[in-house]
Amino acid sequence: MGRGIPLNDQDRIPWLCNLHDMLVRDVASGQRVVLACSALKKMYRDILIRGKDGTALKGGESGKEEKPGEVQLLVVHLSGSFEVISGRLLKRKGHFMPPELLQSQFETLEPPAAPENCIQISVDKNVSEIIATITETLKMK
Ligand SMILES: Nc1ncnc2c1ncn2[C@@H]1O[C@H](COP(=O)(O)OP(=O)(O)O)[C@@H](O)[C@H]1O
Ligand SMILES: O=C(O)[C@H](O)[C@@H](O)[C@H](O)[C@H](O)COP(=O)(O)O
Repeated sequence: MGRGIPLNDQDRIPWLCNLHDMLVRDVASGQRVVLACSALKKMYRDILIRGKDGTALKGGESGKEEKPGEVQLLVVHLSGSFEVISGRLLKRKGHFMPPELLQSQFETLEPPAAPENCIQISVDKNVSEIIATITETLKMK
């Protein structure tokens, strides 16, 4: 990414599997976990929930009924326009991802939608508002 080349499925899948393993481990030890993660495709989010071997399983709402090896996940899609996000990336210093990669990220994005267990919040809101919405949603679940 530092050289301006977007990642592909082969690059991302082992990383997403590691994240799934970490979620399973932390949830097993009784923790509630926040994972800030660019999981652009539905298949990537399925890996976070079930690991690589579980992604072929069909049926059931993601995150609603936990099975062994699965984690219950509320996906919070922080959505925004290309212009707003691009403007923020151009101001961001010291990050490996160049703003030029944003276009490929928008092209790859599969916005989460039902039956995924998900909500969408605009990044136009401030951070306190975003956190309040997430906290309220979790209380209702
Ligand atoms: N709700 C927000 N309001 C204003 N600026 C934000 C908001 N969320 C993120 N930013 C800014 O946008 C930039 C990218 O956000 P960041 O959290 O680094 O994104 P990512 O999770 O994709 O790494 C950062 O400079 C951050 O301060
Ligand atoms: O803050 C950002 O600019 C992005 O989140 C960036 O860090 C990138 O999205 C991740 O490194 C994951 O890479 P992919 O989105 O290509 O999977």
